[in-house]
Amino acid sequence: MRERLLKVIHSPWCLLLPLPFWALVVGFLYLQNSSTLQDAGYEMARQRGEVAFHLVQTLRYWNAQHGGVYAPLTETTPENPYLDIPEKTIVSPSGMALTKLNPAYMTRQVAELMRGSSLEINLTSDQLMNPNNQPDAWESQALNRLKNQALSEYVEVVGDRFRYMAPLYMEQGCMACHAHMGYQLGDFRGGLSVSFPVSYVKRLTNDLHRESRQTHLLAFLLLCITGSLAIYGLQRLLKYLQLERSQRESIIEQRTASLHQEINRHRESQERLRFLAHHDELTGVANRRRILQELQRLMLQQELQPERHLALLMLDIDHFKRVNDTHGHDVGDTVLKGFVKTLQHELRRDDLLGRYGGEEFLILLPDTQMNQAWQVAERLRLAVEAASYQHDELELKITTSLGIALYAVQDNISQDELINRADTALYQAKREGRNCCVIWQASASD
Ligand SMILES: Nc1nc2c(ncn2[C@@H]2O[C@H](COP(=O)(O)OP(=O)(O)OP(=O)(O)O)[C@@H](O)[C@H]2O)c(=O)[nH]1
Repeated sequence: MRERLLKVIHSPWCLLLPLPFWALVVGFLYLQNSSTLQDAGYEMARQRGEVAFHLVQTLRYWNAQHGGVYAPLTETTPENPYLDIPEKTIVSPSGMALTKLNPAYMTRQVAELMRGSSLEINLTSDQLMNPNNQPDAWESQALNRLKNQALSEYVEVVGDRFRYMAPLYMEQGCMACHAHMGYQLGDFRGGLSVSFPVSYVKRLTNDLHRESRQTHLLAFLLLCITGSLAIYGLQRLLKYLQLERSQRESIIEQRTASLHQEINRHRESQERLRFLAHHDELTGVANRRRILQELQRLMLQQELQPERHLALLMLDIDHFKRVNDTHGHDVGDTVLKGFVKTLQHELRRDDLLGRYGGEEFLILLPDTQMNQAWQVAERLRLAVEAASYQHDELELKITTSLGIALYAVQDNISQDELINRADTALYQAKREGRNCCVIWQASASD
């Protein structure tokens, strides 16, 4: 799992990871921002409608405050047929006919002037005096809502136009003309609607939208670059740490290996020491200490089991000094090792061969009687005589002499005495011309 994660982090594709991540985050923020901008545009449009409404309303109050205003009677400004008041039309001292414009007439004239421009207004009501002020479908619905739900305004986008309507209520100035319709002060009288193209709102927010797009795109690019750089830095750091780790591991491995070598060397030298404590270094057979220990053990064993027999052979190489003197000590060593191998080859598993000292060897033959011991000694002698030992180009032949002593409990002799008997027999064999076997006899020592 950890390896897979590291592989992913080190892949070059990992550098591109910030792209989808920041695309999602920045995209989400951009959409939110766009929605806020759209709301702001809508609010600006609403305020435009509200301002226009208040302007016309203020104009109407001004007119109402004056109880209507007079304007020259012309073709475009005829008498208001819906106005039933005295002095609706008067003549100035200079003879100019003047007709009265009440707030509604004035509003209608202003609306006419604004028709076709980017901002249109319309005065309408659910109880009309002037049928020309008939509300359209949207205005009817708006009037309904304003009246029934007592709304302060009603706003909606209808097709490609933004539409705004606010209510008009009966005020003191209106009563002169409308009291006869049954209205009282504060009653809902109608509404003034304002409309303009939606494109106006879009024009207002387009720049903001473009700026928002550019800002978000820039932020996206900067975040992607920063993110990729951060990942690149992380990759470098991880590589460095991995390198450090592998170097440390290889140092530990090296140290562990050398420690193992040291432990093995130590173990080998300990084994060697343990081996040398009981064996001869040159030939590998039991050393003097071990062979004497074993002889002691067998003699004790025999004391417990007197019916058993033990034979001891002492032997050495004939004229071995000559070998050393003629060919050198190394050749002498080779011959000694070969001599031991020849002997071992002829012995049983229970027999024990040991180096007693110099080129003298002892052989313990447990459970061996006189004639058997003789046979073994002869077999060994003949085997040595038949063998030859190679050292480089040199081939050497040797002979051996053997002394045989038998141990019987009833003799009541010590280990040293037993060894002496074998030594005496060996000495006798040397005297008899070497390359022969001699059994110790009481008379021989005399
Ligand atoms: N190369 C070698 N020679 C050894 C070793 N131990 C003893 N010797 C030699 O064995 C020789 C024994 O000589 P001697 O005691 O005179 O006996 P020998 O020459 O064998 O004559 P005999 O025993 O009378 O036949 C000496 O020259 C010792 O130096 C050894 O470990 N290696």
